[in-house]
Amino acid sequence: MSSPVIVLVGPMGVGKSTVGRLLAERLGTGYRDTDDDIVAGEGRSIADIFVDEGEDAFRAIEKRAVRTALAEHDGVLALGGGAILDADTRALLAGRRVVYLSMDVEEAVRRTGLGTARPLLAVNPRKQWRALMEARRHLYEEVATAVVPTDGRTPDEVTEAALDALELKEA
Ligand SMILES: Nc1ncnc2c1ncn2[C@@H]1O[C@H](COP(=O)(O)OP(=O)(O)OP(=O)(O)O)[C@@H](O)[C@H]1O
Ligand SMILES: O=C(O)C1=C[C@@H](O)[C@@H](O)[C@H](O)C1
Ligand SMILES: [Mg+2]
Repeated sequence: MSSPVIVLVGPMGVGKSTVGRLLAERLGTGYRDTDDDIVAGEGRSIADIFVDEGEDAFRAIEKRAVRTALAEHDGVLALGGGAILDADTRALLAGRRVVYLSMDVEEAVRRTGLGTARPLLAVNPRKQWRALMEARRHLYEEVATAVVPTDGRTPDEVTEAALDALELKEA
């Protein structure tokens, strides 16, 4: 059974995909993203799953996708922004190298914009983002081995900071 070398968690748009790919390159390994697994497995977008079946159904699909990816993937794995809401998922993360990429609300609005691809931020993104973080910040911190702030840092700088925080050597 495999285990990811790094698991990335954090809110929508914080840079999990961007930094995840850079980390994978630096470590000479693969990158995987549970949101992409869900879209591929379901054959429709995450926004469509939310609209068609609602958030609870999406969370059930996500929980299975995370469990599978944690068991199969040995590279860098990024989880969807809300995956840590599930207590079983948080328990599965115990003892693994988990990096929480963080940012403040203004950076979040800059990075996610006002697009509809992120259903949870579709209406009043600034207020929604604050509310999501109130509910989730402690959960991200609970599962994290290292917290890496991304505000004012380039993706390369974030990557470097994550490798330093985990004391990981490159391939
Ligand atoms: N350190 C950074 N500084 C500035 N912009 C960044 C940084 N990291 C990522 N970005 C930009 O922010 C946006 C979101 O990044 P990315 O898609 O990697 O985030 P994410 O956490 O994977 O988001 P999600 O999975 O919710 O779509 C992209 O436009 C990306 O180019
Ligand atoms: O923060 C969240 O709840 C989400 C984040 C995205 O990665 C997707 O998993 C989905 O849009 C829900
Ligand atoms: Mg992503």
